[in-house]
Amino acid sequence: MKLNTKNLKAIQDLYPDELAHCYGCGKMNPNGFHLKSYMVDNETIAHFTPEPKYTALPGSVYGGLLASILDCHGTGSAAAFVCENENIPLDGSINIPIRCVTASLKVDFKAPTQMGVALELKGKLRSIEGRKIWVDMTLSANGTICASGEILAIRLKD
Ligand SMILES: CCCCCCCC/C=C\CCCCCCCC(=O)SCCNC(=O)CCNC(=O)[C@H](O)C(C)(C)COP(=O)(O)OP(=O)(O)OC[C@H]1O[C@@H](n2cnc3c(N)ncnc32)[C@H](O)[C@@H]1OP(=O)(O)O
Repeated sequence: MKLNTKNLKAIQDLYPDELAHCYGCGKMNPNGFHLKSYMVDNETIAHFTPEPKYTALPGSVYGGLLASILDCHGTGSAAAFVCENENIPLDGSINIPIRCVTASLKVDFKAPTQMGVALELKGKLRSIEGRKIWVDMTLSANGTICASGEILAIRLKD
């Protein structure tokens, strides 16, 4: 699915500049992946097309790269779900005040991930318990789920 992001703000672009140096998703990191995740109808979605240098076997994407983008999609999603839960706007009117880091990340690799196509990552909130946020994720290529992930993100204390 091609996502029209014209009227949407990427969650990671709502992190304040001083906390936006993450290699996977920080807008301030000139060498990073700049993953951008969006909240659409109570789920999060991101697209990313890996460069051929991230090859595993010829024609397929290296699993470590897939884990990296799931990691950043997961923490961004966790922050966004907390914002939704607390009626904090994600429209870019403010930088989001919620900071989440990864405590645990599990990835299941289900099928080789085709190189050269836009990968689609989706995140759904499983639960929020205090500072613990669980998000379930999928990563698809050409409509085939190639990996699934679950993340436990922890909301940092103020
Ligand atoms: C990393 C430094 C961050 C600095 C601040 C930056 C601001 C962030 C701003 C914008 C974010 C954008 C960046 C995106 C990042 C992309 C994703 C990454 O690569 S993140 C990097 C990799 N992750 C880490 O390096 C975490 C290292 N771990 C820690 O710092 C701590 O362990 C932390 C914060 C996760 C928890 O420490 P506690 O002292 O705040 O809290 P406790 O009490 O230990 O845990 C809270 C609850 O979570 C459970 N918990 C913690 N870790 C768990 C685990 N591995 N599995 C299961 N439960 C766990 C505990 O049992 C506890 O549960 P009960 O409240 O008692 O029910």
